[in-house]
Amino acid sequence: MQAFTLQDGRLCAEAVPLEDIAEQVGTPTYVYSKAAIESAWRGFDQALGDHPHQVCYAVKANSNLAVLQLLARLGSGFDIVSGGELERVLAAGGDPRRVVFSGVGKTADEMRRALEVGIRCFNVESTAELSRLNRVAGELRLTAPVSLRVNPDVDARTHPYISTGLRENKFGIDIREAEAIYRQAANAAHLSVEGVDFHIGSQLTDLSPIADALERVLALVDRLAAEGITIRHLDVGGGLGIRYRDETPPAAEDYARVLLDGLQGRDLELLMEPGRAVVGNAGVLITRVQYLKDGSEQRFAVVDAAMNDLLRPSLYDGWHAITPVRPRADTDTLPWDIVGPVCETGDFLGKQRELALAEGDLLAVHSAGAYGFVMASNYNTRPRPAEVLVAGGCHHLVREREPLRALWRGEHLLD
Ligand SMILES: Cc1ncc(COP(=O)(O)O)c(C=O)c1O
Ligand SMILES: N[C@@H](CCCC[NH3+])C(=O)O
Repeated sequence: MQAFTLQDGRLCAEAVPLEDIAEQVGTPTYVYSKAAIESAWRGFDQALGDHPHQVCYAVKANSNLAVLQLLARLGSGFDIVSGGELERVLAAGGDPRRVVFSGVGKTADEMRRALEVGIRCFNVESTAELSRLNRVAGELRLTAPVSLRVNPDVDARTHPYISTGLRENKFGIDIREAEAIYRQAANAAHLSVEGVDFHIGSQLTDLSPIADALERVLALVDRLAAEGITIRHLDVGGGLGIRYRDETPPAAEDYARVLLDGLQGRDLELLMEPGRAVVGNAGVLITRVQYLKDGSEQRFAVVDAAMNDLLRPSLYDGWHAITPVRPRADTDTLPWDIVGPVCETGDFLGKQRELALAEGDLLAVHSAGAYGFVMASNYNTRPRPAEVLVAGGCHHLVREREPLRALWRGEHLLD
């Protein structure tokens, strides 16, 4: 699926040239393709065929309201990790009965709200959380649907900051303790055991750790069944990778095949929580070259986007393709470090990129649809960028650039 294409030397999101968007909305701006998001989501949904399933898009990857709205209209469920994400899903028209709530630190207030709106399931990550949820549900005279997020202790072989399924990670319940905690859940007055879930990490490019985790978790499901504790759904989390540079992540069909084969006929509804794989390659960040610093040692292209707008290169050494929106032939191709205006040496979007550049050129930073805007901050008192959704040959401003005065809203001077 190719969301952004070069036509007559112009990089277009579907039929809309990025230059027009930059002209009208300014830079830096995130641009997403509706068609690309929908096709990626449908890829997961269709890969699971007629096996009972629900794709619960992981809101953390990109929580723009218009993005959530178009997924809700496709019938997507949502994986949330905070009360804020829940409110976004509701504001975008998402169905609370298709929401699963993950995360290690759910507060009593967040639990209350999720119970009141009737979410599908709480993915519980500790015994302390289980007790709190039982108490909060009891106070509301409700029953909380639960799944235990088990930590299967498999190495997802991804960046250590985004690996979550090893015993030393803070996530989930040690699989060796899970049976005892399921017994506790099954006996709790205000909990109803519905499922089991795991999520071993993000940007996975190999299916074998997922197959290993699946096998361990299904063995747990069988042991629980023998004790009379019935698990109705299996939530396999998210984590499927995308191509940033030269990775070859598995296709949704191959992923689904591993899951369906792994079930070996067990009667379990499948839930999945893909984030990056739905939106990652459906977005670019457009930015303009402000200055060229052509030194003897190093060449820097200072652009108007920075680490506060796209943190992945600085935080994980994440590699994103950077291409000129209108390639030029009138200057030499040279190795440039593409850096932002933020006062940090780690503020870069790419290093040693072979590009022919001039001041004022528009660049596209690719694969920026996931963990892009959502990780943006106001560091250096910079407004967060605008967001645009391209749909049906038109572009829609779906989030305005933050006005400067909003940057000190809620702050108070002393008398
Ligand atoms: C519990 C859970 N589900 C789903 C996701 C989505 O992951 P990804 O964007 O890698 O698909 C994450 C983030 O890694 C997560 O922590
Ligand atoms: N923010 C990370 C992914 C985190 C996944 C969340 N559990 C990234 O950009 O790659």
